[in-house]
Amino acid sequence: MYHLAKGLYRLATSKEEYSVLLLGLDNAGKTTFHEQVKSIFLPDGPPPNLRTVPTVGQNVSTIVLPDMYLKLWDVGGQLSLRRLWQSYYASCHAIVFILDSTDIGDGRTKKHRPSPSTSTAPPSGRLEECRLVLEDVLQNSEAEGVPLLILANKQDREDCVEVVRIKEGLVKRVFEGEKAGGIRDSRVLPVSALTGTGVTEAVDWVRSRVKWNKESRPPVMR
Ligand SMILES: Nc1nc2c(ncn2[C@@H]2O[C@H](COP(=O)(O)OP(=O)(O)OP(=O)(O)O)[C@@H](O)[C@H]2O)c(=O)[nH]1
Ligand SMILES: [Mg+2]
Repeated sequence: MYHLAKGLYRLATSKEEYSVLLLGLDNAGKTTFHEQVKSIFLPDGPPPNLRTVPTVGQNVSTIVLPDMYLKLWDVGGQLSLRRLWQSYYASCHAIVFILDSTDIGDGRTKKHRPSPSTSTAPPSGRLEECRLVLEDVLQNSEAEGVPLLILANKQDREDCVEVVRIKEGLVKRVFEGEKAGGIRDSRVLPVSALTGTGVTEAVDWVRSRVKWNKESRPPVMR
């Protein structure tokens, strides 16, 4: 009887927990985004630490939403650390890929840019690196079908590339290519992790998509 009552109590009080993996090149703004999410959704916590340092290892936190816990995994984006990402794929329920919209040239990949003689476009910044890294994530079989949110970060800066350009020049190309890795829910949103603009919308999107995908990737009960 005790065990039954205990079981019922746990069932009534437990919540689904989903893991969200924050990925992107170094300096993209993952830790800043993580800090803003915590400050918005954990209001009793300390103020956000927006003076970040490059992440070596991981920062983890769990935010409480009305219908779930969202566990955020913020990992380092430096080249030497990216090989560690794959160890998180099997247990994540969504991937948030953050890119620096001020470090991708005009937002178009080489193939889609006019030839240098006719173009006044700036060099492509880290766009090609971003494309290769994103393709690599999507190609990994352990990340198959995981909802993907791409955040065009640093939209507060005047030199940022607009989200529509990023969609056309980078995201569409990745998804149309052979390396897209099958069907998945995806979206591109503009954000400023520094000011917090767009951060709530990003969390809302993740919240709804992990629920839709819960039969493929069931949550952990906590
Ligand atoms: N203007 C502006 N700067 C930002 C924004 N987001 C992050 N930054 C700055 O970009 C730099 C890198 O931010 P981080 O959040 O540490 O980047 P990261 O992706 O965690 O980097 P790694 O841990 O090395 O992978 C910091 O100087 C941030 O203040 C943004 O939305 N706007
Ligand atoms: Mg970081």
